[in-house]
Amino acid sequence: MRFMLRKGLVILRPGDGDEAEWSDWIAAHAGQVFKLRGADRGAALHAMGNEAEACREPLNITSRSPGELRLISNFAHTPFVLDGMTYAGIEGFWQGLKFPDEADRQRLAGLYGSAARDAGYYAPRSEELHYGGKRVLIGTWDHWQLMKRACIAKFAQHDGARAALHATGKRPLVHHVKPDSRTIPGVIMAQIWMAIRARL
Ligand SMILES: Nc1nc(O)c(N)c(N[C@@H]2O[C@H](COP(=O)(O)O)[C@@H](O)[C@H]2O)n1
Repeated sequence: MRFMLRKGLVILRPGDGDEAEWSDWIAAHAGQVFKLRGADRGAALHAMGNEAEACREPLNITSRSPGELRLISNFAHTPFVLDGMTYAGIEGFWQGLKFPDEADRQRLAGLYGSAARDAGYYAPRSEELHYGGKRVLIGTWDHWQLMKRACIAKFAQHDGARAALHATGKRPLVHHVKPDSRTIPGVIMAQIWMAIRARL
C-alpha cells in the first residue's frame, strides 16, 4: 500500500500484489467518512460510518420522501387504533379533529393522505376543538399532544412505519412543507417523530 500527503488530502494507492486487499477494503468503506486520530509518532484514519449518518444529514419527511421514509409521514396509509377508533392514517385523525361531529370524525378516520387533508378544508372554522371530553385550543401544546398520542399509537402498531423510523438512526428529522402548517408547524412535527424514535 502506498500513500501521499497533500494539503487537505491523503492519497492512497495499492502497492504491487495488494490489489485484492485494496479492492476488498475500498468496497467495504465506500462512501464512509474518516476521522484522523494520532500525532507525531503516527496517525490512523478511523471509519465513522457512511457520510449521511456520520455527518447527521437531516432527512426531510413528507409524503414525497423516498422509499420507506414515506411511511413516517402523516400522509402514509398506516392503520392504527386510538381510543377505540380505527384510523387509516395520521392525516385522517388530525383533520378529523377539526370537525365537532363524531360522524365526520369517523368519516375522516377512513381517509389518509391528501384525501384526508382535502377533507379537512371543509371543516367549520374554529379556535378550539373537543377530544375525549376536553376542550383544546387549536395550535397549542395540548393540540400537539393529541398528534403525539396518535403518532405513538401509529408507530407502536404499524411495523413498517416503526422500522422506517428506527432506520433513520440518529439523523435529524425535519418536516419542510410549503406552506408550513399554522396548527402544527414542521419543527413540532419533526420533534414528535424524533421523541418517539428515541424510545424505540
Ligand atoms: N406528510 C405530509 N406531507 C406533506 O407533503 C404535507 N404537506 C403534510 N402536511 C401535513 O398537514 C397536516 C397539518 O395540516 P393543517 O395545517 O392542520 O391543516 C400535518 O399532518 C402535516 O404533517 N404532511
